[in-house]
Amino acid sequence: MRWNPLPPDFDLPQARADLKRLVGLFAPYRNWMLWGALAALLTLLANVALMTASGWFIAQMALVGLVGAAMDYFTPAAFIRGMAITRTAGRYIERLITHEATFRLLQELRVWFYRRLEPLAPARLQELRSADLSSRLISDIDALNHLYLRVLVPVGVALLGGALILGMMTLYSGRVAASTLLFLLLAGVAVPLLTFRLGHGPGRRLVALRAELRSAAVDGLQGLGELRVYGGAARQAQRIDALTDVMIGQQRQLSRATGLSQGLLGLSANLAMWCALLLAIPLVTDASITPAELPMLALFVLSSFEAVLPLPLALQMLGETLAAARRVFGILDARPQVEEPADMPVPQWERADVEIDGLRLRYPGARGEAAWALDGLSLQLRAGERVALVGPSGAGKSTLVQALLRFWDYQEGSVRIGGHDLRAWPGEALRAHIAVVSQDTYLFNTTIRDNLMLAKPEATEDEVIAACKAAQLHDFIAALPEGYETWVGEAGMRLSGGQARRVAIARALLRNAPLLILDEPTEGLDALTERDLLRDLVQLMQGRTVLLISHRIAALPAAVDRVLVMEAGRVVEAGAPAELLARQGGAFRALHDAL
Ligand SMILES: Nc1ncnc2c1ncn2[C@@H]1O[C@H](COP(=O)(O)OP(=O)(O)OP(=O)(O)O)[C@@H](O)[C@H]1O
Repeated sequence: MRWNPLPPDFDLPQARADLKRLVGLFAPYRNWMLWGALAALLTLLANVALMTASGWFIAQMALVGLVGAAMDYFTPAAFIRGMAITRTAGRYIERLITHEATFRLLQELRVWFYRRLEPLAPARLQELRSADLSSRLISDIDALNHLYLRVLVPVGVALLGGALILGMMTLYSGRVAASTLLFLLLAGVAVPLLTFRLGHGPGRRLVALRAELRSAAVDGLQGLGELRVYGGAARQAQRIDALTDVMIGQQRQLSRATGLSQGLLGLSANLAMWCALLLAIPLVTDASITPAELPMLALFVLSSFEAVLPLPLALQMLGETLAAARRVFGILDARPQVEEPADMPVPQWERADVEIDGLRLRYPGARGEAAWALDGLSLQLRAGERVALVGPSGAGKSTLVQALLRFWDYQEGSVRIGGHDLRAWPGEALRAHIAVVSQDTYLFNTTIRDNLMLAKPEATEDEVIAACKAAQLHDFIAALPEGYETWVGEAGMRLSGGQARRVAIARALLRNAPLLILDEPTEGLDALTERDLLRDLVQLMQGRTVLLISHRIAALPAAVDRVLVMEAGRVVEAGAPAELLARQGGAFRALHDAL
C-alpha cells in the first residue's frame, strides 16, 4: 500500500480543480500580488543578510580585538544598518501592498458571490439556513482571501528565497548547503504535511461547529421572546454550552498540532545550525574560510529557516481555504431553478393579461418527487379585470404566484403573460411589469424613504408623497419627528402590521405596474385595519389587472369582478362573486359558509 501524506478524506482532484478556479478569481490582482510578494522576499533576504553580516561582524571585531589589529568597521556597520532599514521598510511596504490587495479582493469577492447568489433565490436557497448563508457570505469569503496572504505569498517567498539562500550558501560550502537543504525540506515539507494531516480533521469540524454555533445563537436571539415565554432559555443556553465544549476539544487538538509543528521547526533549525558548524569547522582548519566566517555561516543557516516558518500555517490555511471554496462553489454551481440564457431578448409588454392552460408544477420532495402543487391549472385574467383566487390552505395559490413571478419553473402546460410565453421573459424584465403586495412584506433596516424607493429608485419627492397619500400613509409619516427619514428598525419592527402593509401598497403604487398581485394583503390584521386597508387597496387596483389571493371571502364581492376557487392545484369553480354565492352546494358557497 502506498503511503499517502494527505489526510484520508482529502479529495485531491477536487482540491486541485477548486484551487485552479480560485487562483483564476485572483487574476485581475496579479500585479498587486506580485509586488506584495516581491516586498516580502526583499524583507526575508534583508533579514537573512542582517543576521549573517552581524554574525560575521561580531566575530571579526572580537578576533581583531584579540590580536589588537585594525579593521574598517564603517563599511560592515553601514551595511548592517542598511539591511535593518531595508527589513523594516520592506515589511511596511509588504503589509501596505498585501493588505490593500486583500481588501480590494475581498470587496470584489463579496460582490461577485452576491451577484451569483441572486438568481438562485428563492428556489435553490430554501434548503440553506439564513445563518449558514450569511456565514458563507462573510467567513467563507474571508477564508478565500487567505489564499493570497497566507498561502501564495509565503509559499512563493519560501521557494524563491530558499533557492537564493541555498545558492549563496553553496558559494561557501556545498556540503553545508546540502545539509541545510535537507533540514529545510524537513521543516518546509514534512512538518507542514504532518501538521496538515493532524489538523485537517479538527479544522474541518471546527468550521462546521462554528456555523452551527452561529445558527444556534441567531436562532436563540430571534426566538428570545418565545424562549422567555415558554421558559426554554436555559435549554438553549445548555445547547450553546455543549456546542462550545465540543469546539474547545477540537481547538485543543488543533493547538496540539500547531505546538508540535512549532517545536519541530525550532528543532530542525537548530539541528541544521549544529550540522553546519560541524561541517564548517574543517573548512576553518584547512583555511578555506576565515574564522569569522564560521559564526556567520551558522547564523546564515539559522536565519534561512525564516523562509519556511510560515509554511505549516500556509498548508493549514490552504486546507481551510479549499474547504471554504468548496462551500462557496457548491452554492454557486447549483443551477438556478429557472434558467435564463444570458443573451435572452426582452419581449415588448403588450397587454396586461394572463392565460394559463394545463399548468403543472411540483417541488422537489425530500424523497424523490413531491405531489403536484399545481395540477392542470387553467385560468384567464383579462386586461383590467380583478380576479380573486380562493381555496383551502395548500391548494397551490402561492405556488401560482411563484410561477408567475418566474421564481419557480413549471414542468407542464403553458402560460402567456403580457402577450408572450412566460418562458420567453427574462425574470427581471417580467417582474418590472408586476407589483406585489403580500402578507410578508419585508422592510429593510433603513429609512421609510429608502424602503419606498426600492420600488422606483429614481422616484421624485412628489411621487413618493403622492404614493404615500394614496396609501393613507403620508399623515402618519409626516407626524413622525424625522418624517420620511425615520428608520423602520430591523424587519420593520418599529411599524405596526397595518403600517407595514401600507408601505407595501405605496411601493406598489410607485412601481405603477399594469399587473398587480395581492397575496393575502390583509392577513394578520384586525378587522378595522383590514377594512380600511381594503378600501385603500381598491384605489391601487384602479386601471390594473389584479389577482387577489384572499381568505377573506366576505370582503370579496365588492372588490372583484370574478372569483376562481382552487382545490388541489386546479380551478374547480369560477364566476362572478354573487353568482357563486348563490350556487347551492358550490365550492365558493361552502368556503363562505364555513367561515
Ligand atoms: N417551497 C416549497 N417547497 C416544497 N413544497 C412546497 C413549497 N411551497 C409550497 N409547497 C407545497 O406545495 C403545495 C401548495 O402550497 P401553496 O403554498 O402554494 O398553497 P396555498 O394555497 O398558497 O396555501 P396557503 O393558503 O396556506 O398559503 C403544498 O402542499 C405545500 O406544502
